[in-house]
Amino acid sequence: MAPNKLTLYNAKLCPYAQRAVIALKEVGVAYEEVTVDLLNKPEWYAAKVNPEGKVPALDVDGTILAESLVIIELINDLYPEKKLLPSDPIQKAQIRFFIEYFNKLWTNLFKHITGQLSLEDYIKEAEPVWIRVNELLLEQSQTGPYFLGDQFSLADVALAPFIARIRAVTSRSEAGFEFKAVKENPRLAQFLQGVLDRPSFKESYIGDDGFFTSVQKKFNYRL
Ligand SMILES: N[C@@H](CCC(=O)N[C@@H](CS)C(=O)NCC(=O)O)C(=O)O
Repeated sequence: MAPNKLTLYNAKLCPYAQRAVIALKEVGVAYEEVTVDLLNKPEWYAAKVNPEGKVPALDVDGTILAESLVIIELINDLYPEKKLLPSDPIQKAQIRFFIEYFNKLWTNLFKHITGQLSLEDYIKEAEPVWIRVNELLLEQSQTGPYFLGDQFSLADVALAPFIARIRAVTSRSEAGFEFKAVKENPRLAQFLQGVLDRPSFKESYIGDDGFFTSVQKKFNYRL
């Protein structure tokens, strides 16, 4: 049964928390939002909400859940009519695998942001990963824009916040992503643009400038 009250603990700068916002917007449910200032985190947050001190957390009628991937699957399970996850077990597993695989592109970007990897090396290491991402997209559907084709799913929900931040760091011009693999593979390029054009993503993104300001403050990152 659908819950009476949902409260999301959110920080706009956090890509994991943005996953939860996108999923909530996609199912179209009303929810309350509590903003947690991660640069000056209040003590009550770990004590009362999430002992790990991380966002997102979702309070569902008094039960609090953490971890973005757990939360977005829960949102799908609470509102299954929106079909953010297909019913086919294989396709569900493929979505989970795609999200897991894509993580390489984010963990390395994080290394770059925290000064452990140059932008040049990041781009070099990312190229073969993008090639595999393109293969996984084509295996799933020859046409886009989304992972499943024209059906928006948790694969797109989970990756959109990270795709945006990768684009912010690696786009040097109007031409967009500085990856050869993206320029040469239309299905991949269409997927990346498709998730970034989705209204639920656009309405919840902090914006490139906001993202740069937050990583500058937190990690002293300079482009
Ligand atoms: N695995 C977690 C990661 C969440 C996470 O790392 N959140 C960060 C912000 S992006 C956080 O709250 N960090 C605690 C802090 O900055 O104090 C998830 O998927 O929800």
